[in-house]
Order: sequence, then C-alpha cells, then structure tokens
Amino acid sequence: ELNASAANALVPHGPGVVTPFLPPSICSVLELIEPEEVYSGYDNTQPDTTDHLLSSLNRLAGKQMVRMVKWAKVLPGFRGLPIEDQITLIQYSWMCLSSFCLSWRSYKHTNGQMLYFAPDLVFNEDRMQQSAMYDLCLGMRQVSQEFLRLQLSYDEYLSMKVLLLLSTVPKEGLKNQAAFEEMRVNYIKELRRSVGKATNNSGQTWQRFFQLTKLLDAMHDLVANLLDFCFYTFRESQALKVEFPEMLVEIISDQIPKVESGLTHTIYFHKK
Ligand SMILES: Cc1noc(COc2cccc(F)c2F)c1-c1ccc(CNS(=O)(=O)C2(C)CC2)cc1
Repeated sequence: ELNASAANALVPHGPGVVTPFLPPSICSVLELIEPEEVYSGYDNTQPDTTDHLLSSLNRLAGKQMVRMVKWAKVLPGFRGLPIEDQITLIQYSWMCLSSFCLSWRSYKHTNGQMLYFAPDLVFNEDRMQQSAMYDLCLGMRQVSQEFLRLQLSYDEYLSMKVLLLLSTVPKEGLKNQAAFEEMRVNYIKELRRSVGKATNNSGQTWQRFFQLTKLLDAMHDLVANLLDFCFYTFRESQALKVEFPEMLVEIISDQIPKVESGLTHTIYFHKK
C-alpha cells in the first residue's frame, strides 16, 4: 500500500484511474545526460607526425571538456556542492574522466583492439608508436580489454564514471566535505545497484563489485603517468610544437602547482 507522501504523488489519469508517479531512477538520468560523441576534426591529409597527433588530441580534449562541464552541472547531487568544490572536482579528475570515457569507446567500438579517441581519430599500433606515448596507450588499451573481459554494462560504466569525478580531492578537504561524502556514498550505492542488475543479484554481485572497484583504483595509477606526460608536454609545448586549446591551458596551469606540491589526495577503494 502507498504511504501518505507517495499517495499525493499519484497522478490522476482520467476518472478514478491513478498511476503512481515515480521519480526517474539515477541510472536513467545518467543515461540521459551522457554527452554525445565528439569529432576531433583530424586532418588526415597531413602526415601522422607526433606534434600533429598530440595537437589534435588536445583540440579534442578541449571539446570534450566543454561537454564534461555541462554534464557535471546536470549530474544529480553535483549542483548541491559549493561552486568552488565543483570546480576543484572537475579540475582534479578531468584526465581520469577523459581516459575512462576513452576506454569505454575503445571497448564499444573496437572491442579494446584500438584507442577510439573519436570517430575520426582512432589509434592503431602505428599511431600509438607515433604518438610518443606508446606505453600510456597500451595501458589505456588494457583497461578497455578489461571492460571486454568483464562485459561491463553501460549502467556500471556510468556510475563508475561519477565515482571517478568524486575520487580526487584536496588534502585539506573540500569546502563542504559532508555534502561531497553523501554524494559519493549515493553513487557507491548506485554502482552496487547496477552490479546487482548485471549479475541478476546472484552470489557473483560482491565479487563483481570488488573487481570493478579494483578497476577504478587501477585507473588512478595510469592517469598519474598520463598527467606527468601532460604536464611535461604542456611545459615544452613551444619546443614540441604541440598546441593546447584555451580550455586546457586554464585547467592544466591551475592543476600543475596543486598536483606537484602534493595538495591532491586520491581516494582508493582498496589498500595498496
Ligand atoms: C581526447 C582524449 N581522449 O582520451 C584522452 C585521455 O586519454 C589518453 C590520452 C592520450 C593518450 C592516452 F593513452 C590516453 F589514454 C584524451 C586526452 C587528450 C589530450 C589530453 C591533454 N594533452 S596531453 O598532453 O595529456 C596529451 C595526451 C596530448 C599529449 C588529455 C586527454
């Protein structure tokens, strides 16, 4: 039977017939707000030189960042955080989020064989070698092959992605730490729900939850190396002839001092 609050949420559908109005589930909202794929605008008439590949990746990353910020602003619970905390969380996790989305696209479009940066910018072995970040590319490809092995579901991916947005925080804490922690707990519950759906709530649910949280922890180690490469390339961008769009210049120049003075803290699910 319905309690009082649910009762007044009933929406009358014509005389005498009422259908309970249930709020949309978190996972249906996450599916709705997920940004569309972005094209890189890669100029295939030019040779695959390192600076041309990396500058194209940066232009693509800049476009992705615009959509990432729009996504965060409509992410349930995120608007309730102080604006400074919203900026900090996006600034600290943008590389992690970008890489996680890359792994998902690579899994979905190439079964983890190549790095599907964009429909018009897919890295095969040659481009990975040419990009001067072959090992980083291999690490990313391993993550997407893990998605394939686990047959990661879309809903698991979506709740894991929110947890990555909520995994790197200032060492001295956020302005409203309690609101952050409540949001993080809610998305851990959401991940648990999507894992339950993927395992038909069998005995496998906890084992799969363990595997997926291990995968989230592994992302941080890979992304730390990516950030090192990013900061180096950013500092040497003139000499290396690698262009960075305004959006990335802003984020990276703000992030470098904080990361390099050890002001950031990554929340791991499992001890090392
Ligand atoms: C776009 C995009 N889709 O996924 C990713 C993140 O994942 C990786 C990026 C490169 C190699 C990898 F193996 C990755 F896994 C990006 C992305 C592109 C550029 C930058 C900033 N520029 S940068 O200096 O870090 C660099 C990489 C150009 C050299 C940041 C993110």
